[in-house]
Amino acid sequence: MAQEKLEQLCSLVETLNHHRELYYNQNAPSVSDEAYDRLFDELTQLEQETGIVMANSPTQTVGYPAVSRLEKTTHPIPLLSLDKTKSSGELLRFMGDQQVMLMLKLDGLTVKLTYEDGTLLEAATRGDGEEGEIVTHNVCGISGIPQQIPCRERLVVTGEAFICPSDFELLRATLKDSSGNPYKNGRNLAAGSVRLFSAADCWERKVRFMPFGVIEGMEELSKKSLKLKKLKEMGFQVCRYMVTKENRTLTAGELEGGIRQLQQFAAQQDIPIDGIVVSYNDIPYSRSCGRTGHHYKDGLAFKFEDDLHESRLRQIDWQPTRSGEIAPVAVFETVEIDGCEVSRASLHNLSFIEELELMPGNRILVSKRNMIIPHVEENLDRGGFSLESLIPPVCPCCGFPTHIHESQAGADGSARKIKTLFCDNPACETRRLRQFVHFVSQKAMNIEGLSEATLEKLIGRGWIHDYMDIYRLDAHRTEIMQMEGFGEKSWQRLWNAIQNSRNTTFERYLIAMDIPMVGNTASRALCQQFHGSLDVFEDAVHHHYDFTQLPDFGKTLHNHIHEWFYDEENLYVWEELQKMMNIQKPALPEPAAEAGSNPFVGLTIVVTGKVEPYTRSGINEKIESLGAYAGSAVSSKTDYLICGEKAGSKLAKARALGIKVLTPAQFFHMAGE
Ligand SMILES: NC(=O)c1ccc[n+]([C@@H]2O[C@H](COP(=O)([O-])OP(=O)(O)OC[C@H]3O[C@@H](n4cnc5c(N)ncnc54)[C@H](O)[C@@H]3O)[C@@H](O)[C@H]2O)c1
Ligand SMILES: [Zn+2]
Repeated sequence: MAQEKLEQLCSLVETLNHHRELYYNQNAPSVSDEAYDRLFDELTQLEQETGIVMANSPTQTVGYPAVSRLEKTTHPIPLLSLDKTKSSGELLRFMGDQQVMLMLKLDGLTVKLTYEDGTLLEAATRGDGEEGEIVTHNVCGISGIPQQIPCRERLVVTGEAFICPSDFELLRATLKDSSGNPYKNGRNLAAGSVRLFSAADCWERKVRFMPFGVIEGMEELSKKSLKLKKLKEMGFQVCRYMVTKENRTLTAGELEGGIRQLQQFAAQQDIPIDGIVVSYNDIPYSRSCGRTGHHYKDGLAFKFEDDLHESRLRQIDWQPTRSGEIAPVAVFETVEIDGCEVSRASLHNLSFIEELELMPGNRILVSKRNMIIPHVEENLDRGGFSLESLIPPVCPCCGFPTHIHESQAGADGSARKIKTLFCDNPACETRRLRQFVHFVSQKAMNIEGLSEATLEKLIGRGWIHDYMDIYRLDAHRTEIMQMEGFGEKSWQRLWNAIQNSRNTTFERYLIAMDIPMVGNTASRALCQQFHGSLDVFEDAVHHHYDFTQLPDFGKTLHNHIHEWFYDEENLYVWEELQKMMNIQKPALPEPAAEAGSNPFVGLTIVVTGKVEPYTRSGINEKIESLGAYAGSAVSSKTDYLICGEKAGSKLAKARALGIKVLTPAQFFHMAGE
């Protein structure tokens, strides 16, 4: 047992040091901070348990020795890291009855500034805490660093260089890290930028500096907050802080309120933070607390609780889908997230598995994205990965050999290849069943009561071979009524639902046909373009219509449509089934009504973020009522981007393409409201 623990300890030190090298020296981390922090906590615990601490343990040292060719400088007063907690109880215990400062924990890179005789002498990074890199040449490329200050004594200021989240969104569209990938976060970009050789390049990255401490100078002041106040008077934009009242301990509620206020401030001011720092305000008391090799004991960082839950991957299930793609699903030890028991999550495709190096037995971190869909975020046990050993050589449903397909991801502008596993057998049963499930689904033919289980039985008995057979099911009426769980009434209900589905629309019919990538949005656009006539649409296809001229239609979608109609079997179903349908003419909106008086007629408008008080489909309807087209992705054909609250990556793309960006207020104003 002891031997096992020792091995585990050594392997953790090695893993963490590998991550540190990538993070600090190459600014290209391979795991998330959450995963890193978990491993770090694990190591700390093992060290306590065994009483063994390696000399190169990340719990004993700070950062990583700098390796770039910038000149080095030593820090006579070491620049250390911070001790961290996620428990507010521990924070309260730490504070005790001391007066404390609550500060933003800025998410960037430490920079130390040395002033003598009122002039900036040197700017340096933290490095390994004892020795950092000189980046004085870059200070004119960083905003918030005064060159001259009204202060004659030697003054050493510590602070953080960072990039605002909104600037990062714009920058990430164009910049690449040392391994040619887009930067994962603003912290890494800030670190890379501060260590550049040219201030002009640094300036383009929009780096800002905010001090959070004075480590030399102003000796007459005995409170940290007073020193910061003085920095403000010298022209620094000081990191936001709050000071508690003297001789009064905070309640849990007050502490929580303070943290929330600081969080809100950071969000409003577009400042990146990854926690709150609490530190004793009294300097003599702080000094009396001492230090470890890793941090000073007068401060504690409160890191926001992440919603990641640890589990262990049991196996990967492979599920054929209606497109023939075999979708990987993670099956892991049950964890409870927000009161729900979760044990399965989609793994999307082979590339996703490859990126996480997932193997059965690995410990994983699971989250619920948007509080709903379980998602595997991270693998804590990387190493020894082999994709070949995971992939089933034959389809688990029909036994047909599987194939790996590669396609361009592209949606985010990257040229990344995505690998997926396929069963190419068109008669694969699961695949066919899923096609029927899609066909009867709500957004397609909308046949209520025809569940997957029922479909499976009906197909199994040989009564359904193609879509048309659904509309001929009355030929088996008596047999169906005798089926288990069926009776006269349920048959009648089912048959009525089937009959009702004959009254359908252009969009539903098109979605039911399951042309790859043709869903709600594309079918609506096609309906508009071809005036709700399936014949006119089909005719266009036969005359080699170029679908890329429609907004949001790319080359891939264009090809999918043509390839689908090229298949004779598809064409047969397309025509035969239509004979059984009554396709309603769409009630086309009268664009002239509102249209004439607004500048958006005929243009393509895309929305990002939330536009109060509308839902996403609500604002899209609003756009269409103006005679404009509501696009879903930003492309060169987009005319306007409406940028609501919490805008996403579309904003960066729009900026990069030079597309006009409107605030919701501007949009409503132009629309004449
Ligand atoms: N993903 C990875 O591979 C990987 C690897 C190594 C480290 N990390 C991340 O980095 C963290 C460790 O990095 P670290 O040692 O730089 O610690 P840290 O960044 O978590 O905290 C210490 C730093 O906080 C900064 N800071 C910001 N605001 C401050 C304030 N108001 N007062 C004092 N300090 C303030 C200082 O620069 C200080 O050096 C880990 O917790 C982990 O999340 C990730
Ligand atoms: Zn199959």
